[in-house]
Amino acid sequence: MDTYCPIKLVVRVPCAIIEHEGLVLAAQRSAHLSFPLKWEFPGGKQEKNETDEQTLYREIREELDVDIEIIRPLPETVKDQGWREIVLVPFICRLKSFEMTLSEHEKILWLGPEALTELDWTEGDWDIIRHYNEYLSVKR
Ligand SMILES: Nc1nc2c([nH]c(=O)n2[C@@H]2O[C@H](COP(=O)(O)OP(=O)(O)OP(=O)(O)O)[C@@H](O)[C@H]2O)c(=O)[nH]1
Repeated sequence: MDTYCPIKLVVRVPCAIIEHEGLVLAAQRSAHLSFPLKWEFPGGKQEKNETDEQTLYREIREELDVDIEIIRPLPETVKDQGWREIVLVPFICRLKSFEMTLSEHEKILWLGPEALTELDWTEGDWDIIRHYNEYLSVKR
């Protein structure tokens, strides 16, 4: 039975499409978190008084121990999870340094944009991948 939820939590989640030499970083969620072993773009939930950019820089430092530079935003996508709405806020980014240490993810992969669709992504990410491919096709 569906539960009627009069006030829905809206959670803003900036995330990074990190490009490096034509490849894109995909990160696999830990087996111990929600949506275990699904693939995602690294990032996380916005904290109070943070801008999207501040959240992204903080989350990427926490998750990958690396600094990034934001190149440009892509359209936001909304995923209804019943009791909350996840607003994914994607940014195309590049690395400012190259050594990474994973603290939350199971593993990462660097993939060509055409190979992204081969992974088992969290649901909201399919729109991001579509928008990213549209961006690339206009850029080429
Ligand atoms: N970072 C990130 N999160 C995503 C993506 N797609 C997507 O649905 N999400 C969801 O957005 C939320 C991000 O929160 P988080 O990174 O702090 O992860 P978490 O496991 O602590 O969150 P949760 O336990 O509340 O689900 C998660 O529920 C995650 O599943 C994505 O591409 N990147």
